[in-house]
Amino acid sequence: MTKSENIVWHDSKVVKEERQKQKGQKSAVVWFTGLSGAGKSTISVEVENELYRQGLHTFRLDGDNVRHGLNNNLGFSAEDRAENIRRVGEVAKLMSDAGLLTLTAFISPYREDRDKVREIMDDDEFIEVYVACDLEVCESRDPKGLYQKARAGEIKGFTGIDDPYEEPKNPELVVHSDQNSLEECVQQVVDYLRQNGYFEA
Ligand SMILES: Nc1ncnc2c1ncn2[C@@H]1O[C@H](COP(=O)(O)OS(=O)(=O)O)[C@@H](OP(=O)(O)O)[C@H]1O
Ligand SMILES: Nc1ncnc2c1ncn2[C@@H]1O[C@H](COP(=O)(O)OP(=O)(O)O)[C@@H](O)[C@H]1O
Repeated sequence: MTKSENIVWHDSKVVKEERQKQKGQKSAVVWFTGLSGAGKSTISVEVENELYRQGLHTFRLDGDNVRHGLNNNLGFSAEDRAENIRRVGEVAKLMSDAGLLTLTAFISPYREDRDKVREIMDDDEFIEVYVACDLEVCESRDPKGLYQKARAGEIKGFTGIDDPYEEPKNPELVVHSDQNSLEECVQQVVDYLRQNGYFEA
């Protein structure tokens, strides 16, 4: 729902299909979701690097980074997380409209919020990648020391500890970062994109 009235869509002469053709790829939003420490950032960085080195046009949006700027007025309540994901979904859609292979790394713990992002995209444009990892493993990794703080009660409402994470029901892809190496997880994502025609090798 938009608050403003009397606004009319203005089309460009250059259409999305032309932008994709110019870049030699099919644009998409590769949406990584999973617990903190599951590996969303690490895997998405490596996937982007691999795609870029193959001459593809990419961009990456990451929770920690976006919360420093665009979403620096949002916290971690369910409402703020929903707004975080809504805005990121809209930005990712714009990037995909621009013809880019866009990768996002957000916990995005609520199924409804992720599904709303899927709904604003074209068919095959939204690729949900569940980075599955046991909470115990995430906690033992604790790359930022946040689980320790959450267990000590210094962070309230931490996902997986005292805040929910709703697993995707029908993601396009699941990578198990607690069973497979980083290289294997990255390869799975790159293979999915190639095999589904987002780019040609
Ligand atoms: N309460 C709480 N719960 C979860 N995460 C927290 C919290 N407070 C701070 N952080 C840090 O913020 C990162 C998650 O931001 P996101 O924008 O991805 O979260 S969300 O999608 O809106 O749920 C998350 O980053 P990742 O560890 O990379 O997932 C944490 O570093
Ligand atoms: N198979 C794997 N895939 C991704 N990360 C892994 C894997 N195995 C171990 N790790 C480590 O787990 C941590 C994941 O942290 P990070 O990428 O910040 O997670 P997230 O973005 O989901 O919070 C990193 O320290 C990374 O080196």
